[in-house]
Amino acid sequence: MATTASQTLRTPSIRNPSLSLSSKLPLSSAFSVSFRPCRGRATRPLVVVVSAGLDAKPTILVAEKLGEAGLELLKDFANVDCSYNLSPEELCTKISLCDALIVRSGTKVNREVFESSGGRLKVVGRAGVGIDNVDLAAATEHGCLVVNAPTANTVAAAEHGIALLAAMARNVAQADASVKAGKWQRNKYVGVSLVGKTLAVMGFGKVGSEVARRAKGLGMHVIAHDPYAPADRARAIGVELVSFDEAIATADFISLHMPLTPATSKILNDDTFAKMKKGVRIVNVARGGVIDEEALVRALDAGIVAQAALDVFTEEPPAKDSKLVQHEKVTATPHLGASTLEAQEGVAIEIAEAVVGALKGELAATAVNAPMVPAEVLTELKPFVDLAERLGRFAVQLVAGGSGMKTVKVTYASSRAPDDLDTRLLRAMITKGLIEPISSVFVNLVNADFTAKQRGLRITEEKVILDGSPENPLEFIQVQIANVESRFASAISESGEIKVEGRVKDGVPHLTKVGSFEVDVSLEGSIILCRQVDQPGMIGTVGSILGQENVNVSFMSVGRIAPRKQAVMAIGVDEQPSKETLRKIGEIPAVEEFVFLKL
Ligand SMILES: NC(=O)c1ccc[n+]([C@@H]2O[C@H](COP(=O)([O-])OP(=O)(O)OC[C@H]3O[C@@H](n4cnc5c(N)ncnc54)[C@H](O)[C@@H]3O)[C@@H](O)[C@H]2O)c1
Ligand SMILES: O=C(O)[C@H](O)COP(=O)(O)O
Repeated sequence: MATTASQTLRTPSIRNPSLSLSSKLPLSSAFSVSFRPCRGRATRPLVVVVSAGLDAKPTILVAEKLGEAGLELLKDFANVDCSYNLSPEELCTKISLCDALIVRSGTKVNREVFESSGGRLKVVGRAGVGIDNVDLAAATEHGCLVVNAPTANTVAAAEHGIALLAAMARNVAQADASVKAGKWQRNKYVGVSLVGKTLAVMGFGKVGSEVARRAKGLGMHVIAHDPYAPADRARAIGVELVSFDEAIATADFISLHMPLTPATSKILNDDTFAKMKKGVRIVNVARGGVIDEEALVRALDAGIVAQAALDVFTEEPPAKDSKLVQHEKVTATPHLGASTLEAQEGVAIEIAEAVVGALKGELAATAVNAPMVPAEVLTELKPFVDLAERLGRFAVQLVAGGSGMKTVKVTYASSRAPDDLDTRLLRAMITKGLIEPISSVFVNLVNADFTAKQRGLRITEEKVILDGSPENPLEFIQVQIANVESRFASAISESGEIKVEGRVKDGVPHLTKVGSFEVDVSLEGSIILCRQVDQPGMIGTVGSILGQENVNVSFMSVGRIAPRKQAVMAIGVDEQPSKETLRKIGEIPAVEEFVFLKL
């Protein structure tokens, strides 16, 4: 008895937090099955791989200063071009010669950069956490993988947050400037104490939680606001998670640690400053854009905010005459949060490994815009990855011109529980197979879902659970295209969709069903599908026509409804038959329809 579990295509979760940092996802093995030569068009890898000649190395552009250890790793594998302080125009010019680009927060990797790359740019490595300077949508649309280095600078950023907190409370920067100017103003620079004060940590992620831990050590009462953080993680270090309003209304100090997103942009503004305790002090080592900087100047002038310590600014570097930077109650640093020797060495190694891995065809655990598929899952799914693409490629060629293709249903039949079958890679491959033969777009794991959505193609997935041993991850994959006409009417199933089904046999993908007809033909090279009235001599007749033209038959199978009724013959051929040969097959009296398809 089969049971089913359905799901509709959703954007895959971008990161798998369960993967350890050092996890590598070797996709290179998947390539060998996925990209056997297909006739008629060039093939591209599912993920990124450098398609260079034997001695041609990929080129990596390092556009901002990177630690030496990371550069060494890069140089072992690629030609490394370290060109710092490029203008946007210079970057766009250079990028067409580069396979990968590594940046920190100072380089805008916008849509123009991806467009200028002419398809060569395969990986963008962000040597740090924040990816707000990279246009992720444009990267995904161009099939470019974005990786970051999310952990190596966490402690450095937290330490800088604590440094700013203490320096602000004790007027260290202002007093230092005053002493250096020859003054001795002990009364002017009386500070405030931290112990016993309430600190609201806004964003309880990697940096926020490290700041909280350190602030507890300073004797502060720490609360946190983070809509997505688990309360038990906060409780474990003695921090209470509270609402946004409660956090800002009760805090003596507010420390910002959330990413810059549309939801957090200018989250501190005139309205929210008005709800704060008078005399609150604010630290920002996250991103300048989370504060409305003009509103902060007003709040400082009005005495609502007593002081601010800022490492980050909406525009970096800020204008020389910026009222905020020049404000006497503001302590400013030039985005130094990640800038310790230790953090920069760590970040450089982390990003170099991720970029080199991606260029080799692996997916690093820090991919930002691609689904993560663990290595063991990839190894197991390897033969099915090829089947998936070929079934998609086969199915789409059965669609009659002008029918459009809006809805595709994919069924995976397996003896495994639905949760034990990760189908994201298979779905990407089916999408690749469905789209590439009918468009100029190259589809890979990064852009498959985006490309399907952009073309208005809705792909739903269903898992059919079979009785049997769960050793084999999949029994068969079925692809159904709804609401279309077919070039081969027999491919339409009883329920009205184009239906094809395939299995892996001895490691080779096989077509096992077309419409309602059982067939068995290896899914490679070219295939002739032929519907005829089942009668003696048909196989011989078709075979001899092909033989006369020196077309070699690799496989042949016949599926029929009943003896002497209709049958579908599937013939695998090594060479492309001439039009004349195909015409002769079509003229065999018992042949009702036929189609020639190239994989
Ligand atoms: N100044 C620097 O040099 C420096 C260094 C490292 C990190 N950063 C920045 O610090 C920030 C945090 O980095 P991280 O590594 O801790 O990232 P993270 O992803 O580990 O943590 C961010 C946290 O913010 C939370 N969050 C998201 N939306 C929120 C909202 N609306 N309100 C409250 N919390 C919200 C998330 O749930 C997450 O827990 C990022 O903006 C990063 O770019 C700056
Ligand atoms: O997001 C980050 O990692 C920090 O803001 C550090 O940025 P940087 O690499 O430009 O110092």
